[in-house]
Amino acid sequence: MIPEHYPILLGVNIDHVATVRNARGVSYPDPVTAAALAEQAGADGITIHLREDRRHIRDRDVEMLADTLQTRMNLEMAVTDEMLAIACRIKPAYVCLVPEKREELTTEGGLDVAGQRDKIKAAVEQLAEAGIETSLFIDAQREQIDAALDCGAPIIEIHTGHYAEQQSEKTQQQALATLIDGIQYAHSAGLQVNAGHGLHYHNTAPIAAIPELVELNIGHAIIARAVLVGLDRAVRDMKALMVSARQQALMKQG
Ligand SMILES: CC(=O)[C@@H](O)[C@H](O)COP(=O)(O)O
Ligand SMILES: NCC(=O)COP(=O)(O)O
Repeated sequence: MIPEHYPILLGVNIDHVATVRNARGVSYPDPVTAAALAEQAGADGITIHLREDRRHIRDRDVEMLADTLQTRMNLEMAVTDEMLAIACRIKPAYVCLVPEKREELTTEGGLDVAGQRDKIKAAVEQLAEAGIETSLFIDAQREQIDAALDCGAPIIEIHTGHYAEQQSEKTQQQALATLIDGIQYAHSAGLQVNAGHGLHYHNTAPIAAIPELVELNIGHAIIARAVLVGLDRAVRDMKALMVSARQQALMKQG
């Protein structure tokens, strides 16, 4: 449920707390503790990506977070039978279906929904039967947005990685224009539109200013800053930045 009158929501992705833990094979830092701290600092939801190779978040984390989260879980996962079974048992508020490659450093692109409509539609239906709202992590392409609508997904998350990778002002503006086109197209078709990937403290404001966006999911940059200033401050800084960008955009709109 989206809180009314709230300008924009922040889902904090805590995957990389688990990355640090797993690097030493110990039990700390615990992503479950990180989730509680992020919630206290104003996170509107907690995002976790249970990768098939379990390189960061593990099954135990998902189980414990399901018991302890005070906000809502957004479970990112590949479209596989194993993951669908886990989601239907855990029943997170949201599942975000994402593409996965074993060898990738991080998610490299959006899910090809147009190329596998039947499979995605069946997954969306199975999750809906379990009471879970499905989001599809896609690039801002009309073909993919149309396919998401065909599959009956109520939510999409637009992949902002390409925008985040741009090195010049000019190409970043071009990437931003592509995102805005896709976001407005999806919103006018009735989808809830979220966004995320690669967003950090210096590139998030123009994204947060897009009025059709409901939520941003941000992980790596927040956890990286938390190492230096603490998680509470890192979450509060990001949320303040997003809210301020959105409020300024709404004031300009009149
Ligand atoms: C799907 C997505 O954009 C995030 O979950 C991101 O993938 C974080 O996890 P990784 O760093 O493992 O890619
Ligand atoms: N879906 C995007 C996400 O959860 C966070 O991605 P990142 O900020 O870790 O790149």
